Amino acid sequence: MNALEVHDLVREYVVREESGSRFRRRRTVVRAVDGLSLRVAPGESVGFLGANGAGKSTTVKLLTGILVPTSGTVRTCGLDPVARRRDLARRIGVVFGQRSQLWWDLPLRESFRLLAAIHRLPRSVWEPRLRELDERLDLGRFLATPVRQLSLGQRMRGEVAAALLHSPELLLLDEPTIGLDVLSSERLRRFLDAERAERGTTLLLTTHDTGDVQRLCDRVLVVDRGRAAYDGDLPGLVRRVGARRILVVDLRAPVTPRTVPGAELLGVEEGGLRLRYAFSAQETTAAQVLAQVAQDADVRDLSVEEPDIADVLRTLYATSG
Ligand SMILES: Nc1ncnc2c1ncn2[C@@H]1O[C@H](COP(=O)(O)OP(=O)(O)OP(=O)(O)O)[C@@H](O)[C@H]1O
Repeated sequence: MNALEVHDLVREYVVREESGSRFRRRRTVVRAVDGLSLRVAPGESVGFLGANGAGKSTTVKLLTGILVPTSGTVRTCGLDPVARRRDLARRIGVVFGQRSQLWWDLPLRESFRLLAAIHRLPRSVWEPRLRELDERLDLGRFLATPVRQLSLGQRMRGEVAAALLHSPELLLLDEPTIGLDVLSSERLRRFLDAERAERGTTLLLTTHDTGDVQRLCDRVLVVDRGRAAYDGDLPGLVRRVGARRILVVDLRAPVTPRTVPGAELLGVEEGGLRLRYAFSAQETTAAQVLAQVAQDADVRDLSVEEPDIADVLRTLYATSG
């Protein structure tokens, strides 16, 4: 059984607009999801990408049973999410960055008690689980703080812990690291990665952040105007649009950088100890660029930066018409 299975999904919104005349309102139909099909296997981690208005939030709402499809079928953890919304709630966790599932005026700890009651979790189950989540997400310092007083980073850790208290098999995350600083994002990503590795949790996350995709997703699904525009891995997407990746090479001693075929030297930083080369995956590979650089430099470390997702999506949309 797939964690998610969607066939020919369509969801329309009817929008009524003033048409000028006082008594007439124009009725327009917006097709937010337009024949989308997808499958996510248990344990996969999928980045669900698309520009603003592409249909991501609508799809996630259909997957969780908040919205009813206009046509097509959805199975989430094998269940029809509209008919079996209660059963599904026990098996999935959802984090919508903008909408909190925590009780605003109560200390964070109370939200966990309430959620445990809603999910009918025995104390012997939820207390050790909360201790584990507390250790990993370092919630202890602010468990007694009312949610409204938490910083964004603290609240997001609380939201993720709340979504995972009942150990769901599928976690849906909407922009989990938006607005977080580099350290907080990294900590959250490390946690999600570990959770997935240990429990085999399936992840579907919408994001505009390349770092989220690089660190968390083994697959990306791109939607464009409610349809699937790409399904594969991130390097494949980058190759498809011909975007340039960046190889960052740290050296033990400065050298005069050499010209590397197929790559452009973007900059020399840190007193000559760091070189940045942009290269197109259609022309060369990170290994070939590195091999060239290493001919006359002593390489200490390296990393590859993927291009910005917004740029990649713009190019993909432009080329797919
Ligand atoms: N409640 C609604 N009523 C009418 N139209 C809507 C409604 N919600 C979304 N839409 C429209 O449906 C389309 C898809 O919107 P959706 O919010 O699913 O996109 P999204 O990919 O999640 O965008 P974002 O990245 O901005 O959150 C857009 O054209 C949007 O204007």
